[in-house]
Amino acid sequence: MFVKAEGLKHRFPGTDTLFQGLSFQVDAGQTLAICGPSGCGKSTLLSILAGWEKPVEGRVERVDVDRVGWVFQNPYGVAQRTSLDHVVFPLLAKGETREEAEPEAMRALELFDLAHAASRPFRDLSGGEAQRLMLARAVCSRPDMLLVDEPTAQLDTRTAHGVNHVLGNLAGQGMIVIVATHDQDTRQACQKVVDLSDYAPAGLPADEEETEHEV
Ligand SMILES: Nc1ncnc2c1ncn2[C@@H]1O[C@H](COP(=O)(O)OP(=O)(O)OP(=O)(O)O)[C@@H](O)[C@H]1O
Repeated sequence: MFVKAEGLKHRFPGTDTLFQGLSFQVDAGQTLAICGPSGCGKSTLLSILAGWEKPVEGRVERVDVDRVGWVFQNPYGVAQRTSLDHVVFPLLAKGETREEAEPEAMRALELFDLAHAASRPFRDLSGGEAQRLMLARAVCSRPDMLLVDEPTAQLDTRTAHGVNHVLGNLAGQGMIVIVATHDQDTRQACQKVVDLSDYAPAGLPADEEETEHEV
């Protein structure tokens, strides 16, 4: 299983080219951080990788990637439903009974340090808790490829550190994890890094070279 980008170039009608000549591959069990300044096209690249947006040039090949999970920048949920309800739902949708689903859902909540909020309604969660709930729910939907947009934007440093650690380890479960981020710690937690500044047509100076981190 892998996702491969070949010669991607994109711009929206009436905007400058965001990136060009972008090629990379992410295999099962790998994490990729997509970095670069605000507005450089990180979220757009996630949409292209998911197949929602068509690049103006180049192609994306997804091999054996059947289920794509998304965690958006803004958490969304059902106000009166509990955290546990939100995480159990994708398991029920797969045909599990509530009894079968709850232990796995609780493990996902624990993974993101949310066990204490399992019975709390979504409307009472803090912004950071709601963001982590979205990650826990995405994990329970067992995607082949998980796309995450700015997972630590609403978190304090300590909580962000914990989430980065979990994100870094998620790929160990065999999925492809791709994270758009400004956070240096998130970047460090990923095995591969694509810095979109390196692919901007104006040749914006990249502050760091593309690197690969061993886990
Ligand atoms: N559907 C669209 N039509 C026109 N322009 C768009 C569209 N979607 C995004 N853009 C523009 O493309 C650029 C890249 O947006 P994108 O959200 O991908 O950047 P980003 O790197 O994720 O930014 P941030 O870090 O601030 O979230 C922005 O200038 C944005 O306004």
